[in-house]
Amino acid sequence: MKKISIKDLNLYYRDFQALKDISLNIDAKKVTALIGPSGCGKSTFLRSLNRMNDLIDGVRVEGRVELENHDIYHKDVDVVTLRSRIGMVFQKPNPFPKSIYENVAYGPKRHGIKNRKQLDEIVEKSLKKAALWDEVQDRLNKSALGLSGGQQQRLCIARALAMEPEVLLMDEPTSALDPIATAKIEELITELKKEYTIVIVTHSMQQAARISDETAFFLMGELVEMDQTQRVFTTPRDQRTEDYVTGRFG
Ligand SMILES: Nc1ncnc2c1ncn2[C@@H]1O[C@H](COP(=O)(O)OP(=O)(O)OP(=O)(O)O)[C@@H](O)[C@H]1O
Repeated sequence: MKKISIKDLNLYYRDFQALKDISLNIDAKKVTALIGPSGCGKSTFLRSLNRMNDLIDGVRVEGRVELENHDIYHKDVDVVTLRSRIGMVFQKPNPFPKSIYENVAYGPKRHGIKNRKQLDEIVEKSLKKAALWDEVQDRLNKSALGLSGGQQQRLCIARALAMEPEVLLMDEPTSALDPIATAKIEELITELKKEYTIVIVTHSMQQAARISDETAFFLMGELVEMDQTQRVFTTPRDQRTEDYVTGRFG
């Protein structure tokens, strides 16, 4: 089942065209990996899926991005609601300089939930889903900045999950982490896809091969090909994809 459908998407940073005529579908409850060399437009594309690019001056978007058949760029769309349905996790863990509890409760509170018991439940459930609860349940009121990098990244995932999103966008979520913390996040992603649709930008071909169901290969703002991950890595249709996945590129 398709969750997000992108049709003829063009994106410009003023005069520079960063995305060229991108059309693809993102399946529900699957992991879709975006790969390609630096500067090919992966992050730009990812940000276009929840309108994070709106925050950048001089951006112009053409084409359509549909979440369950509704155009997310339609003028009546409430961007705050959209971003709660399509959450995001960034490259560097970026917890707020607040307690672990407050980091997770922040979004729900801003959405008007005030009841302490309800917030407690959301915090516990989100931390459990992010595989962090066991490590932090005794220190919920301590600063999030005291956690390790990997724990901070799982906290950021918990913070996104607290909003009960349908889709999680992840922009190189493990690039700042060591191999053990990376493995934990990868394991978590595999668990989360039972419930969520996940789109992940990664520089690691091994990571894409390990955790994704579908892979999209970008080059200079274009989508070269997209297919089942195994297919992209073993029998790509385009020579440029083959050169990239075999490491012969550039
Ligand atoms: N805010 C911006 N203003 C102008 N140009 C930008 C902006 N952000 C990105 N670009 C340009 O758009 C192109 C795509 O950048 P983007 O960050 O999406 O690529 P990427 O594939 O994610 O790269 P990386 O793997 O290095 O993160 C690049 O040429 C980049 O310089």
